[in-house]
Formats: sequence, structure tokens, C-alpha cells
Amino acid sequence: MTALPGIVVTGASGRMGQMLVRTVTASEKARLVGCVERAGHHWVGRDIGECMGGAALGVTVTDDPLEAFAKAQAVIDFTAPAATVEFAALAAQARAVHVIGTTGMEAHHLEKLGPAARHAVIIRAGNMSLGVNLLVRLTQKVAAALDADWDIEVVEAHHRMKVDAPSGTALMLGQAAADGRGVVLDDVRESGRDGITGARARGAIGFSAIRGGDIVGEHDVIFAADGERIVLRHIATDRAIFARGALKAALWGQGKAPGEYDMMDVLGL
Ligand SMILES: NC(=O)C1=CN([C@@H]2O[C@H](COP(=O)(O)OP(=O)(O)OC[C@H]3O[C@@H](n4cnc5c(N)ncnc54)[C@H](O)[C@@H]3O)[C@@H](O)[C@H]2O)C=CC1
Ligand SMILES: O=C(O)C1=N[C@H](C(=O)O)C[C@H](O)C1
Repeated sequence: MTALPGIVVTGASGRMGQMLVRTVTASEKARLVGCVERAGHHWVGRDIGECMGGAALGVTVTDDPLEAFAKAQAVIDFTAPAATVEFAALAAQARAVHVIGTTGMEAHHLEKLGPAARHAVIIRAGNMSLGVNLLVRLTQKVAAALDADWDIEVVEAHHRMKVDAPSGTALMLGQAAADGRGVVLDDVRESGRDGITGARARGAIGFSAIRGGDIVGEHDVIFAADGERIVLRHIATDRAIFARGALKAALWGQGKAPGEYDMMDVLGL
């Protein structure tokens, strides 16, 4: 009998980390073989199940990612950009599939993933849910059907602890709108309006971010014209949707050729 793919969860104490631990341990298709936290975190050296307030799971949280990755077929990583870049090199060394949910990655982070993807599979998306990835496709289609008389605005809302804006999802949606319209997002992007901004530029794609309370993640793509408006909306009410998507990606990546992939590849959208 073939063993189930072994999964390591990085940032295991985080909001997504804990959801991933629950999702992997509940799955019949994978097993949890490691949990990584940053050096100095009070969970390091303790059993992950007990840290999360439940029964022992037989997996001790470590601050040594390479030791953990060496036992794994996949690493699921929802942490922070600098950590993710470090994990990409180590996951590639271990030839483990690296599923990246981390957002807020800048160009200098992203360019460091290329060398790792020469040796291993990397699957990265700013949102791992089926619903959002479908919304990305819908946004692209609607943008392609409408001209610049239709102003495009992406509005997102998240919990008070989120550190990056616009959200990774908002950027995916803005990119899809730009692709649909056949323009370069950076040329038309308008973020963070404040003060006397002047009238809206024709063809701009605007981004607005709300932060508050425990909002899991809400995204609207607004197409506003004279006399009518289309609003495409996704509301996440449970982080399990992201964890399920990430586990699906980790399993899909087994046996694939090294390279960079996204959730569109995984979901076949
Ligand atoms: N792609 C997607 O579907 C989703 C992406 N995210 C993204 O995932 C990331 C994490 O989100 P949350 O779980 O809400 O944040 P969080 O702050 O609750 O968790 C992050 C965890 O990473 C750990 N960490 C940071 N540096 C580390 C290192 N060097 N080594 C090991 N662990 C390290 C922290 O200690 C913390 O436990 C964010 O970038 C967020 O935007 C969140 C939800 C869905
Ligand atoms: O930080 C979060 O919480 C989320 N981050 C992702 C993003 O930046 O879009 C996905 C989801 O919206 C939750």
C-alpha cells in the first residue's frame, strides 16, 4: 500500500496555519508530518494538537524547516513574504511541492521563486478558494465585454490584523479585469485615494481596502457606467475554503513537472 502524501504546515500557530492543521488531519487523502513556526515562538518543541487545545497529534512544532520538509511530499505555506522566499529554496531542496498562500509578495520576493521552481513544483495564489477563482474568470469575461465607459473598482474588506493591502485577491481580480480589457494593470491602477484627487481617469482600475473586526474576506468588483452598475461579489465566511483549496493543490502537485502553477491550473478553470 502506498503511504498518503505527507504534508508540512508552516506558520502553524497562525489563523490559516491552525485551519490547515485541522484540514489536513481530517483528510483521508493526506497526513500531517510536520509543523513549522518561527524561532522563539512558544509553540516550538510542543505537540501541535496540544498547542491547539486538543489531543496530541504526534507532531512536534519545529523551528527547523529543512528537517521538517525532508519528511514531506508537500509544504503548505501561509506565512509572510520573507519566510516564504526562504521556504521556497528549502522545499525545492527537499523536492517537496510548495503551496504558497502568502500574500503581499513584491517583485523582489517573486523573482526569488524562479530558481526554486526549476527543481520543484510551486503552486501560488492570492486566494485558494473555488469561488474566488471562478470570480476571477467572470471578472475577466465581463471586463472583456465592456468598454472604458464602464469604470472598474475593486473593493475588499478584511479583519483588523491583515497587514497587506490591496489584498492578494483584490490584485488577482484587478489583474483579471486588466487582462480582459487588454491593458497593463500597473498603467491604470489607482489605489489609496485621499484629498483633492481630481476626477477619475478614464480606464482606471481602482482599489479600496476596508479593515475591521473579524471579517474573513469580502471582495466586490464594481463595473459602474452612466445609469447602471454591475457588482460581482464573493464573501468568505470560513477560512476552511482556503485550507481545502490549498490541500487540493498539494495533492494535485504530486508528480507534476517542476515549475510555477496557480489555482487556475489546479481547478482546471
Ligand atoms: N491565498 C489564500 O487563499 C489566503 C492567503 N492568506 C494569507 O496567508 C498569510 C497568513 O495569514 P494569517 O494566517 O491570517 O496570518 P497569521 O499572522 O495569523 O499567521 C502567520 C503565521 O506565520 C508565522 N511565521 C511568520 N514568519 C515565519 C517564519 N519565518 N517561520 C515560520 N513561521 C513564520 C507567524 O508566526 C504566524 O503564526 C497572509 O499573507 C494572508 O494574506 C490568508 C488566507 C487565505
Ligand atoms: O489575510 C487574509 O485573511 C486573507 N488573505 C488573502 C488575500 O490577501 O486576498 C485571501 C483572503 O481574502 C484572506
